Formats: sequence, structure tokens, C-alpha cells
Amino acid sequence: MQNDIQEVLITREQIQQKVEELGQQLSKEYEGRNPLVICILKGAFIFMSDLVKEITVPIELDFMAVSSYGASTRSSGEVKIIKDLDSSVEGRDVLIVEDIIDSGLTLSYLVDVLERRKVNSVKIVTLFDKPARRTVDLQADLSGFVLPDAFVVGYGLDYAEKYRNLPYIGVLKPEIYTT
Ligand SMILES: O=P(O)(O)OC[C@H]1O[C@H](OP(=O)(O)OP(=O)(O)O)[C@H](O)[C@@H]1O
Ligand code: HPA
Ligand SMILES: [Mg+2]
Repeated sequence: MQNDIQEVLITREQIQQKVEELGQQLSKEYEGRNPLVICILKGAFIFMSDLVKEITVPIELDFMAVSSYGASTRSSGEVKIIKDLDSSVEGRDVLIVEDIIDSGLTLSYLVDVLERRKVNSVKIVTLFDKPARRTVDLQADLSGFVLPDAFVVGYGLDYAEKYRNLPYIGVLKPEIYTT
């Protein structure tokens, strides 16, 4: 698995430090409130579990599974909801936890879905952001690292379902996805 990585962009230690900072910022932001924290599966599962341990206000959790990449390095452009939320979001302060914003298609679709369900507020925290690749106008309220325009894997992010368990963020060798 390590042999498929061309370069480590962000180390495990850098990620850990950043997740602590984001948790502290969110704890201040939601002081006195009880947000519903939504993990966007599968990619955000590791970030979510590390982040919530750093949040000091009472929260509730829910999970939504969406997919648009499949076994490709490019978005299909079609966002599919594979698993919907268990809870009602009406009137709630919702915090979406996402691993990466790339084209922005996944989140612009989801924010629209949640707003139609009459949330009180919706904010986005993403650990990684590739602003150079946006095809829609979408920004996170809080973001960890800005990434260059390269397909990355690790810390929850996959290529064809592999590499999610790498503890750092790395760039895949191009021959892995061109063959
Ligand atoms: O901004 P975008 O271009 O929409 O890309 C970002 C989304 O793509 C990935 O999910 P994917 O569809 O690969 O599903 P997964 O999380 O199960 O890997 C990632 O986890 C984000 O949810
Ligand atoms: O760079 C990426 N890596 C893995 N999954 C992704 N989904 C959007 N961008 C990426
Ligand atoms: Mg994926």
C-alpha cells in the first residue's frame, strides 16, 4: 500500500494538531447550543471520530452516505444518497463534517437537501479543500488544509475503496489509476 504513494503531503502529526484546533474552534462556535453533527460517509469517518472527541459542547450524531466518485478520480457529477439521516433536521443547527471538498458538487447538493428540510442553520467543516477544482460556488465555514490539484488518498479518502486506512494524506502514483 505504501509503495503506491508518490509523496506524503500531510503527516499524521499535522493532521492530529489541526483536528484539535478545529475542535476547539467549533466548541466556541457552538457554545450554549446542541448541534446535530452529520458525518458524510464513507470518506469522513476517520475525521468525524477524531473531531468529535475534541468538541466540548453536547452534540448529537448522524450519518449520511453519498457517492459520486465510484472507482474514478473524477466526479461523475451525479450525487447519490446511499443512506439518509435517521433523525429529523427541522429546526436544528446542523454541522456537516466532510473529509474533502473538491468540485463542491457533493456538498452543494447536500446543503440544498438540508435547507429544504428546514434546518435552523447549516455549517460545513472540512479537513481538506481543493479550491482550484471547484465547479460550483461553495465554501466551507471551517477548513483544515488547502491541497494542490492532485488526487490524494488516506485518512478516510479512497481510490476505488482502497487506502482509506493510511494515517496520512498522500498523492497516489499516477500509474495506479492510469493502468
Ligand atoms: O467536492 P466533490 O467533487 O463532490 O468531492 C468530494 C466528495 O467526494 C468524496 O466522496 P465519494 O463520492 O468518493 O464517496 P466516499 O466518501 O464513499 O469515498 C469525498 O469523500 C467527498 O464526499
Ligand atoms: O482527491 C481525492 N481523493 C479521494 N477522494 C476524493 N474525492 C474528491 N476528491 C478526492
Ligand atoms: Mg471516494
